[in-house]
This record gives sequence, structure tokens and C-alpha cells, in this order.
Amino acid sequence: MTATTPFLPSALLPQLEARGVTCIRGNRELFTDLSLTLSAGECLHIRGENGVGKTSLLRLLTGLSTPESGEILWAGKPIQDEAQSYRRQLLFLGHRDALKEDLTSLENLLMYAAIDDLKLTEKDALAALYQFGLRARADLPVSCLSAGQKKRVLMARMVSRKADIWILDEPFNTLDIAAVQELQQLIAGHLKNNGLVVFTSHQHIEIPGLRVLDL
Ligand SMILES: Nc1ncnc2c1ncn2[C@@H]1O[C@H](COP(=O)(O)OP(=O)(O)OP(=O)(O)O)[C@@H](O)[C@H]1O
Repeated sequence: MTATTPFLPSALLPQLEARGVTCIRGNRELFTDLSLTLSAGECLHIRGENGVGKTSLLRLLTGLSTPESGEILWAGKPIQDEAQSYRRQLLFLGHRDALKEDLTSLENLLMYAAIDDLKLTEKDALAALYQFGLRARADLPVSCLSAGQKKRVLMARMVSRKADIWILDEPFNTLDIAAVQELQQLIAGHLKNNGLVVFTSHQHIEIPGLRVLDL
């Protein structure tokens, strides 16, 4: 399977590449000889039925798991060769909310900034939370937030993390109509700044220039 870009990517922009990748989970071969190239400024929507291997592909792209054969490259180099620098440029949001339930949304943002070795002031963290409608919720433990509000905390993390590569597993799940639009705009803005986004979703998503890979 190959996802091809309709435009010639600028040679100056770094690319994320899967080359001839085979993925086996348990005793099942999920996909074989999968190749794709995505340049900075591009967005890929990975689609397919439950269990086809979308999350498994995202994990390969993040370096959390390694392919049975083939390789994943960023800016022309295998990601495991420059693992630390690759991780610094990467934001991966899994489909289970990666939030500490007993901390507030503000504390979660500050905790992740510390883990990511990122300078994030409380003022900037609050501004990110306010941007996604959490003004009255910033001081509540995350366990008191609704599913969609938790996703909004993750959106606040997306803007405060300042990573180039966003890999997002089902980021639109549980969002209301307005928040789906906000997230689409957030991704479109990231692409304009030469960010790169790969996400999975079972929903119809509208982002200018969006590419699709059907597994
Ligand atoms: N660690 C593992 N050991 C064995 N099988 C696994 C493992 N992880 C995933 N699988 C299997 O691999 C297949 C693909 O899983 P994956 O989570 O990638 O699917 P998906 O396309 O993201 O599905 P969904 O749309 O339901 O989220 C599934 O059949 C799953 O049970």
C-alpha cells in the first residue's frame, strides 16, 4: 500500500517516511510492504475498520514499536538512530486520555511540560486551557471532567507542547460539533506552520489538503 502525495514536496522540508513496512501483532500480519511519505505541512488521515492496524501503524511511526521488516525515517534517517531528537519533535496522543485523573487540567499541562523538558508558565498553560473553553474547569481534578472536556485538555496540550510532528489516535472521538471544528482548525494552523500531522479517525474530517490512507 502506498499513500502518494499530489504535490511535489519541497526538498527543504523534512519528511516522515515508512519504507516497505510489515507489521505483525500476535500471529496476525496486519499489513505488509506499506510505504508512505509525508512532508512537513502535510496531514494524513488513516482509516479502516476496527482491528485493521491503525493504532499499530501509529505506534510504528512514533517508534514505540518496531516493524517486522522495513523502516521508519524522519528527515532521511531511521528514527531509532536519533531517537531522542525525534521524540523531542513528536507529540503522540493515544486514544486513551493520557491524563492523570487526580491532578487538575492545569497541573496536567504543567506536569507534561516538565516531562517534556519544556518551559511553560502557568499563565501560558491557563491561556491554552481557556482557548479550549476550560476557563471554569482548570482547577478541577481531571476525574471530574467529561470525556469531551478531557479531549479539550489534550488540545490545550497540543498547543502548549510546540512539537513539529503530531501523531494522534482518534483525536476527534467524543468531541462536540464545535470542538471538532476547533480541532480541524488547530490542525490546519499547525500545517500552515509546516507542522506534520498523522491521525486516525472513523469520522469524516475536513482539513484542506488532507491525504487519506485506507488500511
Ligand atoms: N500487543 C498485541 N498482541 C497481540 N495482538 C495485538 C497487540 N496489539 C494489537 N493487537 C491486535 O492487532 C490488531 C490491530 O490492532 P489496532 O489497535 O492497531 O487496530 P485499530 O485499527 O487501531 O482498531 P480500532 O479501530 O478498533 O481502534 C487487533 O486485532 C489487535 O487485537
